[in-house]
Amino acid sequence: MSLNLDTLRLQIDSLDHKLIALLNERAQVSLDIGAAKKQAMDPQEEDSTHVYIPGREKVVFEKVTRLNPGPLAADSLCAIYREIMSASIALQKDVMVAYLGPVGSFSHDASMKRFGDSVQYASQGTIADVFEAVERGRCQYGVVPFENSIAGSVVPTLDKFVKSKVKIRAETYLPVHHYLLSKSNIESIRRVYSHPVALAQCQTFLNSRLKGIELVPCASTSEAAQLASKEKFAAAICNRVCAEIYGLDILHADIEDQQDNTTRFFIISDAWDAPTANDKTLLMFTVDHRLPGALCDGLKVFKDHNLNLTKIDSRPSLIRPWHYVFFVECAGVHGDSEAMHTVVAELGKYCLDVKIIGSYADQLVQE
Ligand SMILES: O=C(O)C(=O)C[C@]1(C(=O)O)C=C[C@@H](O)C=C1
Repeated sequence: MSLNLDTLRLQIDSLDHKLIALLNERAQVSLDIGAAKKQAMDPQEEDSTHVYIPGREKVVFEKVTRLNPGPLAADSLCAIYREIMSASIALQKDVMVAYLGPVGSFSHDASMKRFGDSVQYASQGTIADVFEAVERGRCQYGVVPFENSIAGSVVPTLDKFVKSKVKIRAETYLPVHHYLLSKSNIESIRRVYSHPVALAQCQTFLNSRLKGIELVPCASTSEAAQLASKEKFAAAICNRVCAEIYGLDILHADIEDQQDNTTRFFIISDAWDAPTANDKTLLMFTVDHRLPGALCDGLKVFKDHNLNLTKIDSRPSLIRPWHYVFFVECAGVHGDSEAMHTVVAELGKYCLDVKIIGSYADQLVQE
């Protein structure tokens, strides 16, 4: 069968016609959903209506992947749907997302992956600034790194959760590949800028190729790129996109210690999302260290309720020396559930205080 280009393009034109009509039909329903959400709110609280519903988005992505007959790749279709839902969010409300900047950071990448192109972004200088932007209502959502598969927990984020009232609304996992960028060649480099967690992820490369070179910790990897772009004999360890943004050359690609290097980010806000089919919950508690076995008793509550712990961490309470806050994440349970209410009540018997930091759809299997 001979293929005629003009005829095929006419077919595409006709399909685009239908697609545009359908996309606008969907957008109109989204506007109605936005109106329904506002109606359900007390008029005084309308401003805090949530248009970003990560649990629902997970269901949409799963449905789209399941229904896809091909030849479109599942990733391509999901990317298209990311933008459809991003536009949908923007139609319902002006949404501002705070992230650890400047542009080109991994937090920026994670934010774009979660919110798409149609919302607005506000770059922040530090993780504490991201929390503050959300706490003060300047941004409805914030994106903060929580843990890395090589370097472990991101301490400034844990410490902010101790005092802050913000809640975790969603999680997202980002594969992280580091690049060595500079204006100079590797032999002339005298200083390497990066975020401490990124430096920790590239120990093998640094020890073999840049041994003894000054390592300068920065607030973010993109700030490192910005600094390196202003110095002749400096380099940055950062995201590949920084090469173009900050006019740097790529000296080395994929310098992380492990190729499956991944960072988990949290999307923070003033409220967590409604329950989904598969949620995780992060709690925080302090134990009275004078009571023998207090931590053990606390952890046993989770075992008694058959809850699987997916993370445990501790940090100084910042209230009294040698008092610790424990962070525990458990799978298969939501903060609004009866089971979690019982767990919190039982923990109260052994712990000085208990707080649920957030509940979010489990993204580990899907991403
Ligand atoms: O279902 C909703 O609550 C919507 O607002 C619609 C929609 C969508 O476009 O599918 C948009 C934004 C949300 O984050 C989730 C889904």
